[in-house]
Amino acid sequence: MSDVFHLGLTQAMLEGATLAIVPGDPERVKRIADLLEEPTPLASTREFTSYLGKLDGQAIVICSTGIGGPSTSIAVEELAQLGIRTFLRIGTTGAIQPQIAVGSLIVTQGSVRLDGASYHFAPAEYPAVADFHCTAALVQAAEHAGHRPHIGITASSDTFYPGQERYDTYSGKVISRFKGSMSQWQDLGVLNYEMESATLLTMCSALGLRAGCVAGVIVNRTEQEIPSESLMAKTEKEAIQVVVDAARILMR
Ligand SMILES: O=P(O)(O)O[C@H]1O[C@H](CO)[C@@H](O)[C@H]1O
Ligand SMILES: O=c1cc[nH]c(=O)[nH]1
Repeated sequence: MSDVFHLGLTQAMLEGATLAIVPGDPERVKRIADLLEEPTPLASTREFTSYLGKLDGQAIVICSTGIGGPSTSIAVEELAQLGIRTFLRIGTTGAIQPQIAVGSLIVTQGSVRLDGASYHFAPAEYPAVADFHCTAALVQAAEHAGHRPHIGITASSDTFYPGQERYDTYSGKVISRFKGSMSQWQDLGVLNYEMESATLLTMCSALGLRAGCVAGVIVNRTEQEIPSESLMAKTEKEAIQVVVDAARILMR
């Protein structure tokens, strides 16, 4: 019997864990758990796959959010009900600044709220900002592993296609709100596009939870659209190692 509506989890299953690593992709969950001690599958419902593991003997949860704000808000809410207080997102992303190399890492300090779900937690004037200690841990972990992560602002959109101003689609249509938006974000120094951080960061600060976000760059929108499979796997692996090391720093 689950203690929460969607995740298929009980508080007892989490063994007192207070930190969760939250990728978008359910398939990424096991790849993260494999870096932990005693990786144990917990549940798999809809887009929410979860594992328990240990880091230096302390319980830690890995749970996928699925794509986008609505499912992210469910995962975060239900994990918080079960005792999680710190959330580290590890995602993939499309860079929009020409100097950001495919294969590099981006740590999000704050997000442009191109989602809908974050507005259910706080009004438009409220920023989507990462927790300072989560960001510091992600940067420290990345630098320790020899990366030079890009640190800054992410545009976080509900849609992969129009909200990220993609024209190579079935219809080729982008509504006026988003026409020219990519060059506007570039001009404002925004680093990248992804789809969950606006909801995650807004709801976590609004609810008194901590959150941070790291993502591996799998495309650069100023160069190419289709990611290379081998580069995607390598980038994801490096971002996973960074998020696990950041969790270890935060749990010390
Ligand atoms: O790799 P994940 O964590 O799913 O993140 C990115 O990939 C998905 C889009 O392909 C969106 O969820 C986006 O935020
Ligand atoms: O371009 C991209 C790549 C990954 N994820 C996104 O949301 N956008």
